[in-house]
Amino acid sequence: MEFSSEANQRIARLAAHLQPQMEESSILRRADCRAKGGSPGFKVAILGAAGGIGQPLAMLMKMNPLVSVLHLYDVVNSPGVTADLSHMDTGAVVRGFLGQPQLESALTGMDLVIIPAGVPRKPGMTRDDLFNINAGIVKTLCEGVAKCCPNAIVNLISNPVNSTVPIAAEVFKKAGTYDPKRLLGVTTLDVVRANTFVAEVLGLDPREVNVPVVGGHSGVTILPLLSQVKPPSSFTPEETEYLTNRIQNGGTEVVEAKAGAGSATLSMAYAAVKFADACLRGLRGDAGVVECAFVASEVTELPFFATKVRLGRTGAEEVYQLGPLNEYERYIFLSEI
Ligand SMILES: NC(=O)C1=CN([C@@H]2O[C@H](COP(=O)(O)OP(=O)(O)OC[C@H]3O[C@@H](n4cnc5c(N)ncnc54)[C@H](O)[C@@H]3O)[C@@H](O)[C@H]2O)C=CC1
Ligand SMILES: O=C([O-])CC(=O)C(=O)O
Repeated sequence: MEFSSEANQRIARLAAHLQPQMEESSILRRADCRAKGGSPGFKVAILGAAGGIGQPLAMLMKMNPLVSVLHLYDVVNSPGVTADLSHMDTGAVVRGFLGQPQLESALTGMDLVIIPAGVPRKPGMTRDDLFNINAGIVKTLCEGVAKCCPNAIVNLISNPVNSTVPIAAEVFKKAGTYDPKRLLGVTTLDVVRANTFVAEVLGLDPREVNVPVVGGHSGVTILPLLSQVKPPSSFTPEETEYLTNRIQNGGTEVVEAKAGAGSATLSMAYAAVKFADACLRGLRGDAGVVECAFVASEVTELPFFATKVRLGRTGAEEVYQLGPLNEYERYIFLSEI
């Protein structure tokens, strides 16, 4: 059946009128359900939500039962991504925000802010080549966080993570809202890669393997601690060399395979969700939530360093020491990091 254009306009007006009311009442209904079930729903914003990482990340967060409200912010295409995801019959309510004037609305009231906004590498570039553009983007977005949700946990993905995290810290210090426990650089992809490559060498299921990866998120600063792999395993010098190089260069492997079409997006979205879910479980008060992250640290002389951290109600509540390193790891740690 065809509607007249007048009828179409009437339907559009009715929808515009009803949708916000339906949305608000559905949020309240879901919040009520969660309160009855004793499970809190968290409000999560993704900044850069229409990008290569942002879109699959938004989809996976829409599927996360700990999320009650999902705000998707970008400078392009966020309305389309939002409309698309809003049809998924999962619990989280999705709202879209487009461009700088809507940044504050996107951030107000958020518990967790995930930031994959920024440009990715092309073949031949290092992550540091992204600094000039991404530093400015991260600065603006973190100013918004400081103003609108100063108590939110921030998961920073934009590269170079080794530099964007210190920049975010300076923005928060300037605004008087800095809490080192709440600012976390996301290095989970290094751990995800390490688990996968180590499992291949050991002939195990990657889900059974856990490799701590410490240091930073760039080339030789990425240090997988193969001596601390779980389950306990030993490696020949050749295997150690192969695994360390492959884990350190995992990002470049994807950049080269994509041949100019960007860097890791799908595995990164998976890793970001793994990390965000751990942050939400920590916020909920679950015990023993431990992940590697790039945080303010006193473990070495460097002001920021990736190690295992325990995630709790206030963010990274405990930063773990490196633990015993073998000779190879000590050499890389002393010469490269
Ligand atoms: N921490 C990690 O392990 C990893 C980090 N990355 C980094 O993540 C970043 C994003 O990568 P992709 O999603 O592949 O890039 P992309 O170019 O596909 O998406 C980036 C998105 O950010 C948006 N954006 C740009 N300026 C913005 C602003 N001021 N406010 C809000 N949104 C803005 C763009 O419109 C775009 O939708 C890159 O810097 C990349 O190097 C990528 C993989 C792993
Ligand atoms: O290599 C890149 O540019 C993206 C990234 O950080 C990664 O995949 O680890």
